[in-house]
Amino acid sequence: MNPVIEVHGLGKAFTLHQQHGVVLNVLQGLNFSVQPGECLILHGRSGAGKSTLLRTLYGNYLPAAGSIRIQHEGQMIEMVGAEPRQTLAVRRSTLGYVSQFLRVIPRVKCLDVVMEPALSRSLDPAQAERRAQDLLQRLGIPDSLWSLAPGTFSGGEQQRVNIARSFMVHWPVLLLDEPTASLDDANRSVVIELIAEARAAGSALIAISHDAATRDAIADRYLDMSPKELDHAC
Ligand SMILES: Nc1ncnc2c1ncn2[C@@H]1O[C@H](COP(=O)(O)OP(=O)(O)OP(=O)(O)O)[C@@H](O)[C@H]1O
Repeated sequence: MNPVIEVHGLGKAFTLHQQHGVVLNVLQGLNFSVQPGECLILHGRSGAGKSTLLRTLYGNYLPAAGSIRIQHEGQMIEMVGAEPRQTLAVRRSTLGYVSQFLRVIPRVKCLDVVMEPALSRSLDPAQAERRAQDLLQRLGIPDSLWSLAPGTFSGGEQQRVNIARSFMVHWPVLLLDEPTASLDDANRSVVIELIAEARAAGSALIAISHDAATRDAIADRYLDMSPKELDHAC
């Protein structure tokens, strides 16, 4: 099977202009690839660059060196230096990102927030609504909240609404940044189930999780990001 994401020689440095121009070389010479249905866990101590790598893969940071190729609509696309329009197209249908935090949009009700990724792909609204309701139910969001805007929800409720939204549609490549952080056991199990369903549907996953039980449940391979072994997956 061909990989859906291939990373070669990836490097990222931060220059701290307001702190005497100190340069932090956070990522250096990273190489890895991930196949459909596979889950790669980013592993390394705090500060090793795990979040920086996810943000670089998503296109939030421009790398200093290297290549990130993603299979989008049947073609491998180079993401480093891609036009913003291209990056947005890849993000719309190929590359998903699950963070712990919901970007709250004022006055948009919870059910619409969750359905939006499906509607933006022009999927059937009735099916999208059923899927959104099912996800919210599984993640323990009471139906009394579905027609309210999530701005006033608790932190944990917002996190679960965000997870429901993230798993609303199929993503060929899905980046997960601590998806189960601060969830209780029941909700953590639901997220692990959703991750397993995404893998069974062929998503390639790249994840950070500080929770050993979650890592054990979802990992196929680990990318060791400790400084001495920056350049290979094990
Ligand atoms: N926007 C930024 N500007 C400057 N330095 C940054 C920036 N983002 C991250 N860094 C630095 O890069 C290094 C890696 O940070 P990163 O958040 O990627 O680590 P991490 O492995 O995800 O850590 P943790 O497990 O603690 O979340 C840290 O030393 C951090 O200070």
